[in-house]
Amino acid sequence: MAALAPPVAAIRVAVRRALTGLPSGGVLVACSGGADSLALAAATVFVAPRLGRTATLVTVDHGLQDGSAARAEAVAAWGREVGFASATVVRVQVAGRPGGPEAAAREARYQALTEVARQQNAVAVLTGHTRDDQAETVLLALARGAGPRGLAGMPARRDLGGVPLLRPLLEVGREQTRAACAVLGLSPWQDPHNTDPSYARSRVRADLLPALVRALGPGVVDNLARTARLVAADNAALDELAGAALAAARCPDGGLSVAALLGLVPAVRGRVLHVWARELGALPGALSHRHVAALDALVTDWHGQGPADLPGGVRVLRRDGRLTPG
Ligand SMILES: Nc1ncnc2c1ncn2[C@@H]1O[C@H](COP(=O)(O)OP(=O)(O)OP(=O)(O)O)[C@@H](O)[C@H]1O
Repeated sequence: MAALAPPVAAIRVAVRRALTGLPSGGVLVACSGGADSLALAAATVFVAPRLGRTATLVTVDHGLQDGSAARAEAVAAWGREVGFASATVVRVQVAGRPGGPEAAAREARYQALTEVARQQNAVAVLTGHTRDDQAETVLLALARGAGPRGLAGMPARRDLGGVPLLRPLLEVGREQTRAACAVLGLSPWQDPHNTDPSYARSRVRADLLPALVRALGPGVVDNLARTARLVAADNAALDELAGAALAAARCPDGGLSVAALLGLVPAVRGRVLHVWARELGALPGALSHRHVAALDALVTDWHGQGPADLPGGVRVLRRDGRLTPG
């Protein structure tokens, strides 16, 4: 028997690892038809049945490009041909959603993935984000001055409307997904967005990362992904401390005790205030470092100033030794 090509083997190992330990049930692969998710899909349809699971595929048609419907149909037809228990096309409406076109498409896509996963009772949704996507995410976060939450990049697992979203290829290089597709005779779709220089991510992919590799060596991508993992681990620890600190600072009326907040180190206090602001209804996407700093000033630098205004119409003021919504 011919030896299995290393990239195909590496991707199957990564998928097997991600599926091991999930509760019993089927898994849903989100496949755009690009090399990353095509390689992921090919590995999943091989591995899942061997672990006693069904695998299904979904491809989202954003309707933003000529021929997108035909491309989506071709991806679904391929999925059925290679043995997915079902392969579905979901057409989403991107226009009219808030934010830029990229954010609106992402939001519509994740909503569609959640709905399909729920309908199918899937125990996980799998996406094809790679180590290179992670390195790009870290660089973009660094460049915009993000804190640890941004520098932690994309988690290998997160919640998607009650269903786990898994990224099994986060430690697999993009060159491996390309190579696996070539070995398997698959022709990936090239998303024109990925090379469109009007997107910052495309410029990082085309210019910045290759320049870093030239300047600092081939280990850069791996190193950036490692930074994300290390920061994510520290983040998780800080989040846990902040959870306990928030519980301890709560007053019976839902406010927070200033004395308790003053006893916290700034990194934990900032997180407590961030989580609490979200609980009060401050819009997560718009809640920035500046808003948390304004809340922090009510605690550490208070000289009778008025309320802090948070996005989403939430106001917080200091009264009788407490921060309270008002
Ligand atoms: N139209 C789509 N339909 C289904 N899943 C999608 C779609 N677009 C993206 N995804 C999922 O999200 C992941 C990340 O997509 P994104 O476009 O950000 O990255 P990418 O590196 O271009 O991935 P790919 O090569 O798989 O297209 C994909 O690997 C895939 O799992």
